[in-house]
Amino acid sequence: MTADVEASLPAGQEAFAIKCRDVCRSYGKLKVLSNLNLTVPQGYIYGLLGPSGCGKTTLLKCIVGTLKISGGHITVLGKPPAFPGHDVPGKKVGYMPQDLALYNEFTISDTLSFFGRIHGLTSKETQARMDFLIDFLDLPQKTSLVRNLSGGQKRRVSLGAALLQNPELLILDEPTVGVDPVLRAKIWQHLVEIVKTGKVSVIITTHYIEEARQANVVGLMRNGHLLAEGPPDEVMKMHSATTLEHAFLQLCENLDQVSSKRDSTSQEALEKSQSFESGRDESRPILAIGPGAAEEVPKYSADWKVRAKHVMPKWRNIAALMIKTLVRMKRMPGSLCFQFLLPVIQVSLICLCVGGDPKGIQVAVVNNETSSSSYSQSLLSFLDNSSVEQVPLSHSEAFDGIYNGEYWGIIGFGKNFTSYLTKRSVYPL
Ligand SMILES: Nc1ncnc2c1ncn2[C@@H]1O[C@H](COP(=O)(O)OP(=O)(O)OP(=O)(O)O)[C@@H](O)[C@H]1O
Repeated sequence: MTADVEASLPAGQEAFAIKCRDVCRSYGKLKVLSNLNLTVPQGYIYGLLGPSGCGKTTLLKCIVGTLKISGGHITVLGKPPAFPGHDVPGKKVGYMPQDLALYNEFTISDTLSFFGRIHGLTSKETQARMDFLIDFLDLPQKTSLVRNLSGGQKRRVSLGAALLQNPELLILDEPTVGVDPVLRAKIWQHLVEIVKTGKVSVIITTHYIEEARQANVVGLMRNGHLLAEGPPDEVMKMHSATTLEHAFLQLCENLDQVSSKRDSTSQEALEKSQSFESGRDESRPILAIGPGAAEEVPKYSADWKVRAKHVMPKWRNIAALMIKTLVRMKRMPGSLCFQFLLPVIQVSLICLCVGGDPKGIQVAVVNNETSSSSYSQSLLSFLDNSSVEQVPLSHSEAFDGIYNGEYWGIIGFGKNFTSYLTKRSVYPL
C-alpha cells in the first residue's frame, strides 16, 4: 500500500479530500483541538491514531460539519463543511459515528431504506446496495430488529449505512470495534479496493493501531495536536520501529524527554523537530504538518438562492422522517397511545386546575331609569346571562344584600344616565 504513496500527490486544492489548518475546538474551558493541521489526499485511506481522549472523535465531528470549530479552517471536498449548497454533511459523505445513531425499533432493512431515502437513492438502488452490504458485512436477516442485534452487529449496520450511497468521502470512527479479525480484514480490503478508483477517500480511526498499516497515510495525534503524518512505513522507519505502535510510543517518549529537558522551548517547535515532516525530503510526497508555509484561505460565497435552498428542508428528508415516524409508531403501539393520549390528559388537567367559565353569579341591579329604550337597559341586555344573574333591586335592598353576602356586586345607573351619555358623546371633553 505504501508504494501508492510514493507517487506524487496531485497539485491543487481539488487533490485533497480534507484539509484542516490551525483547527481549534474547545468544550468550555477544555481545549480539545489546538492548531491542528491535517491533510487527507483524495483517493487515500488516512488512519487517524491516538490515545483515548486525544480528540479524534471531536476532529471527525468538525470535519463532517456537526461540530463548529472555534478557530482555523477546514475544507472538505472543496468547500467548508455545512457550506450552503455543499453535500457535506450529506450524500457525499458516509459518516459512521462512534456513538451509533440507530433506531432500536427499526429492522436492518428499515434502517438502510431510511438512509437510502435521505440520500435520494431509488428503492431499486437501495435494495441492490442492501443485498450487497448484508452479505459483505455478514449481517443477520434484514428483517432482524436492531434492538435484538449484538453490539458488533449494530456497529456493522452503522457501517453499512455509511457505505450505502457509495459516498466520495468515508469518515469512520472506530468501525472495527467488536468485529472479528476475519471481517476486520474484509472491511479493510474493501476500503483498499474502493480508494483504488481514486474517487473515494477515507479517514478512519481505530484502536487496533497495527491494522492502520493498511492505510496510505497515518496521522498520530496526542493532546489535540498532530504529532506526525505520513505513510506508515515511513513513520516506522523514522523512529526505527518495527510496528506503528512502537513508533508512536517512541515519538511520545522523545517528545516527553525533550520537553522536560527544554522547558523554554515551545511545544510547537518540539513537535516540529520530532515530527515526520522535519526529516523528510521535500521532493517526497509526505504531507505537510504543523503551521508550514502560510496558506491563503480561500474565500467561499454562495448566492441567496443557494442559501435559501440550504435552509429549506428537502422534501425527500421530510418524507423519510414521516415514514420513519410511522414505522416507529407501528412497532411501538404503546408509545403511540401515549403520544396521542398525553396531550388530551394535559388539556384536561389544565381545564381542571384553571376551571371553566363562572356560572350564575348573582349581581344586584339598581336601575333608576324606567324607559325601556334607555341606554342602561341596552347595556344590561348585552351582559352574558349565563355567567351573571341580574337581580333588579332598589338601592337599599341592593346594599343590604351586599352587606349580607347575597350578591357579588351592584350595577347601578342614575336616572340621567342616558341623557348624560348622549351629551358626552355629542360634546366630548
Ligand atoms: N460534548 C462534550 N462536552 C465536553 N467535553 C467533551 C465532549 N465531547 C468530548 N469531550 C472531551 O473532549 C476530549 C476528547 O474527546 P474525543 O471523544 O474527541 O476523544 P477521542 O480521541 O475520540 O477518544 P476515544 O478514542 O476514547 O473515542 C475528552 O477529554 C472528552 O472528555
